[in-house]
Amino acid sequence: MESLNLISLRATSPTPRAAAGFSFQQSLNPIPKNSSISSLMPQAHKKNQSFLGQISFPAIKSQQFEVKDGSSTASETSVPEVDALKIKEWEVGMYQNEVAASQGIKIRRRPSSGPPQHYVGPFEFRLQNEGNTPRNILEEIVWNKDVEVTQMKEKKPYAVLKKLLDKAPPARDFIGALKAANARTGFPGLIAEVKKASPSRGVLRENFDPVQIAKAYEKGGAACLSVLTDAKYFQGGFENLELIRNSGVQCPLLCKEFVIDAWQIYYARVKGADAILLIAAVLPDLDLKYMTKICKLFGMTALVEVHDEREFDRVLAIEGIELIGINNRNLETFELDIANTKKLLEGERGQKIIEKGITVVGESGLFTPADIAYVQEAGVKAVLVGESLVKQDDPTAGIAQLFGKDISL
Ligand SMILES: O=P(O)(O)OC[C@@H](O)[C@@H](O)c1c[nH]c2ccccc12
Repeated sequence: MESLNLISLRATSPTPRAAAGFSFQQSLNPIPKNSSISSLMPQAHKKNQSFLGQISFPAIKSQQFEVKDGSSTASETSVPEVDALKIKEWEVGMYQNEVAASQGIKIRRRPSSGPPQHYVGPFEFRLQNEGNTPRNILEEIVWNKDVEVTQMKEKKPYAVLKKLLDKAPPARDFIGALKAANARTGFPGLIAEVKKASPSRGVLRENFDPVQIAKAYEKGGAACLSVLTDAKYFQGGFENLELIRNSGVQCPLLCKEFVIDAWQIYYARVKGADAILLIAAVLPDLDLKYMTKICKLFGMTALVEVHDEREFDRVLAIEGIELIGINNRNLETFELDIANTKKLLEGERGQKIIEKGITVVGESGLFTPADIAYVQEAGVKAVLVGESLVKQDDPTAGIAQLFGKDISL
């Protein structure tokens, strides 16, 4: 199929960075793999490092110029071609950040190269600075994801995934299931979330059996399920997605990830996802357009998440987006306010949603029948609920409590 080939080819080079044919990991990496930023920092610079954890950012590793006795000497990797690549890579990185910033995106895709190592006597210091310190939790997650995806891609390149794609069972109709549930119950279609923990709420459920929870949700009348696949911050995993998909659960599955690279969509599909989350606070328009096209090609649904008016307007201007989530939680500050759904759907934007036939999902912070009624009144046809359900000993009963009614078949 010709169109598939075209997209597949582009998918191997979704960004100018990748198109240049190199990666940070491959081209610049002389610091030992397990080093972390904090271990390279002197005590005095360790304040404000709570986000940093044990991560080791490749972009920071790229700083390998040694400055001794005031004269600059290149380290072993600084052969001319590598230097040229470093400069190119830096330029491309800056360009990407500029494009994103022009669209109001504050999240930087990866750390920019801050000042290099410093040598004071026999000691080597890495200074923490604006360029290598995440400004908030979402940015930290994205930087980690960039490193994680680079490593995963090496293990399972596109060529391997493409073969597995052919064997994957076809994707299920995510929006169709939400609409059918809405028509059947008169309530917004429920996407029930299989989530063990989150950075804002900590561990939500100790004895966490993803398949048992998924089955309980389905029994309680959930239209679709959302499965957290991020391991580091949400204690989730792709194995949960796969286990649920193979357990006989019929509900379509949303892969709840921090997507920064088209490769993750291929991987999610291989693991059984029917839909995937794309976060407008992270992805510039071009990525959103390109990634929603890949989803369509795979028969998957993209749930495009927004949090404020600017993101909403960007997404409304992109053709072909059918499912938009309004997150009541600000992922940069954790602030939660269910009035956000109402605020964003008021006036012209709500009108546009109706004209375009877009389905809107109210996301986060929904705990009571009054909350459900409130967002339904605001115009959503679906809701995404995690904490209030996953915390219940019996998630099936939790759904009936949330809606104030048994919504199972
Ligand atoms: O647990 P809650 O408050 O019901 O929220 C569920 C879901 O909306 C939330 O997990 C979520 C919405 N968007 C996200 C993006 C990434 C991670 C998590 C999320």
